[in-house]
Amino acid sequence: MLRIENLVLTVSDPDTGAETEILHGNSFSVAQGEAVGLVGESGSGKSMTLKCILGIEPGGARVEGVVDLDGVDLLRASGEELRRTRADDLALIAQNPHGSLNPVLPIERFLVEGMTDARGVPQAEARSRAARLLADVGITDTERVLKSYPHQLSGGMLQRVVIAGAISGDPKLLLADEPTTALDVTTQAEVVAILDEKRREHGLSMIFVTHDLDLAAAVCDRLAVMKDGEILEIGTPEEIRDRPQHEYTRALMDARPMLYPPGHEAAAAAEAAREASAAALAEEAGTGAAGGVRGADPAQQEGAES
Ligand SMILES: Nc1ncnc2c1ncn2[C@@H]1O[C@H](COP(=O)(O)OP(=O)(O)OP(=O)(O)O)[C@@H](O)[C@H]1O
Repeated sequence: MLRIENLVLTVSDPDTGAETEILHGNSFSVAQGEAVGLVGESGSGKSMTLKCILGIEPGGARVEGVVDLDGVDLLRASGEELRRTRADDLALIAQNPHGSLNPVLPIERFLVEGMTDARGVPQAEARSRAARLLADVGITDTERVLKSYPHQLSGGMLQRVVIAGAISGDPKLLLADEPTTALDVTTQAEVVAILDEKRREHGLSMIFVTHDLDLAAAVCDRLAVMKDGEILEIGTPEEIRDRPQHEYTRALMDARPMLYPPGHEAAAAAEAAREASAAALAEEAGTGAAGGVRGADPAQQEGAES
């Protein structure tokens, strides 16, 4: 489905012209319906990899290699083919949902225009489809949310809206870039569970970028461990956990509990988020629905910014 070969990204300093290689010839693939996690510490090149796929790398940068999405080479395709493939087949769920939504337009416009403009769905049908999409991502008071502006809704609610918008386009590949790090811990678990459920339900492929090895292991079929612009190893979560091939991967796992000093509240919060994600995912797997998730956070249903 997606095949990336020898991806090299070189940026140049606008003042001096000095070139720096950011990604050093990475290769990986994502199969139909598969979720691949890009995991690594800050600056390892996870976001830049997504930017190369989306064609939004920094100005003046040079991208080399192959980025092939179902036979379309995104680095060499013509203007129209490239525009259509990126618009129809790719959907980004970024860290901050505010960046994906226009602050002066109600949610309704975001969802409805995505369908009427891009795919010619009639207005009335797009409106009722938008309401169904919101219900589908666990929002109960859909009419109020459709009429709300982004600043009137919580981050968790907005990220659900962005997920609904991404799914409405029926893309081939979801690109999720730390989609829950801007949310509070309880909400993180629910949003990850919704994303995981919807992705599987629609058979979508996904690249999931995160610092959190455990979170990636919970939602991905395979993990690619990145460091300093290089993919060190790729494997199933079990392979990475039980038989890490690289010293860095081992260190990443060993260091995890030591990221915060014992007793630090961030350590407890991170642990709580992981446990809540695992519980929400386990419940989803058990029931085949996100019913538990839906009812789990009344504050989110109110949509109040806390
Ligand atoms: N606009 C830019 N121009 C030049 N270099 C950049 C630019 N943005 C990021 N970089 C560099 O590219 C490298 C990879 O950054 P990237 O944002 O992909 O890392 P990341 O793994 O996503 O980190 P984080 O988890 O903090 O987002 C880093 O060394 C970073 O300094």
